[in-house]
Amino acid sequence: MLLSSLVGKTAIVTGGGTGIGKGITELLVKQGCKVAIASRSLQKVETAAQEFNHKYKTGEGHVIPYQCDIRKSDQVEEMLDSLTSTHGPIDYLVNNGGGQFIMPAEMISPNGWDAVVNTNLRGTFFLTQSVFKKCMKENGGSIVNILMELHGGWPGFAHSVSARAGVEALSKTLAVEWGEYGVSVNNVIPGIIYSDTAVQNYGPFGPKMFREAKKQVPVGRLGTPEDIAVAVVFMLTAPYVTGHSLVVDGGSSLGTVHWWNTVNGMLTGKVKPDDP
Ligand SMILES: CCCCCCCCCCC/C=C/C(=O)SCCNC(=O)CCNC(=O)[C@H](O)C(C)(C)COP(=O)(O)OP(=O)(O)OC[C@H]1O[C@@H](n2cnc3c(N)ncnc32)[C@H](O)[C@@H]1OP(=O)(O)O
Ligand SMILES: NC(=O)C1=CN([C@@H]2O[C@H](COP(=O)(O)OP(=O)(O)OC[C@H]3O[C@@H](n4cnc5c(N)ncnc54)[C@H](OP(=O)(O)O)[C@@H]3O)[C@@H](O)[C@H]2O)C=CC1
Repeated sequence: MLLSSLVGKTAIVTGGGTGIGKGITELLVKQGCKVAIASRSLQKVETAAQEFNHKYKTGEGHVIPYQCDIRKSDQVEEMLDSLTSTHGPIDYLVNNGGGQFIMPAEMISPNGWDAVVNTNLRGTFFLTQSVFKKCMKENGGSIVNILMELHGGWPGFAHSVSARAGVEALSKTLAVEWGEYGVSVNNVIPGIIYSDTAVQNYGPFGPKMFREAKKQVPVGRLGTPEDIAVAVVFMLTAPYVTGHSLVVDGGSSLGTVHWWNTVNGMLTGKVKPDDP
């Protein structure tokens, strides 16, 4: 089924060439959207664009790759000028590009802090501001920011959670400031989402970390980029929902799966009274 509101619309997905962003891009292009995907590596976005433009060549949607580091305002402006002059105003913006490296707070250097905060907070803000000024102030639109779970903090990710908490507050603020222009601003908060690129980012311990994380998920599996994509498309196409955060984590933030495993083990006889 095609969502008629998406056909012919123009979207930007940052980090759209890999992982979660690639899943979002595929769902949008399948629904007939023109999707600009932007990241630092031209090769990553070109490869994904070729794949989707071939796979969906008979549909109305297509993918346009851009080399763009969201921290660099000249690259952001160049991309927006090129995209809008060829494809018209931007209807949807998905701020997905970003991430971090894992490090105890006491060891994060000023450069490391700046690299992560400038990507996830500053880059997100100034791309969003430019899209609003160039397009959405006049034509309306929808913005979705991809965050990470914040309620329990994230040991090892002090720089990134600080930036994401900033974006969460930013989304609520912009939802109010830009509501009168027909612009909605929401957040999607992924749980642990498996993709080759996400796992690789954590080096040799990546596979073990993701395997361990699975034990915390009540639905019994890690999330997929497609799980996030459906939530993003919902947020993009629901203009009366604004200033909200949608958690997509298979129930892991409920935090009670260990308790249930113990209780269930007792009830089914798998856990014995004298087990350590
Ligand atoms: C029961 C257990 C459960 C545990 C479950 C855990 C599961 C894993 C986590 C799940 C959550 C997943 C969240 C995700 O976000 S997955 C996304 C994966 N992808 C990314 O994160 C991509 C991120 N990359 C970037 O955005 C950039 O590369 C980054 C901002 C990180 C860096 O920017 P840049 O490349 O421009 O940086 P520079 O090379 O210029 O370096 C600047 C300073 O930063 C330091 N740095 C950079 N990278 C690293 C690194 N990998 N390790 C350490 N330090 C790094 C660098 O040294 C510079 O600082 P100094 O000048 O002081 O040296
Ligand atoms: N996977 C997970 O479990 C979770 C992921 N997230 C968040 O979801 C988002 C996507 O992550 P995921 O798909 O898992 O991992 P990926 O590593 O596959 O995605 C990160 C993407 O961001 C792009 N990117 C990084 N820095 C920049 C920049 N300065 N300018 C433009 N693009 C940039 C990367 O492309 P390039 O390297 O070419 O620039 C890459 O495509 C990230 O913000 C991540 O932190 C949040 C919670 C959990």
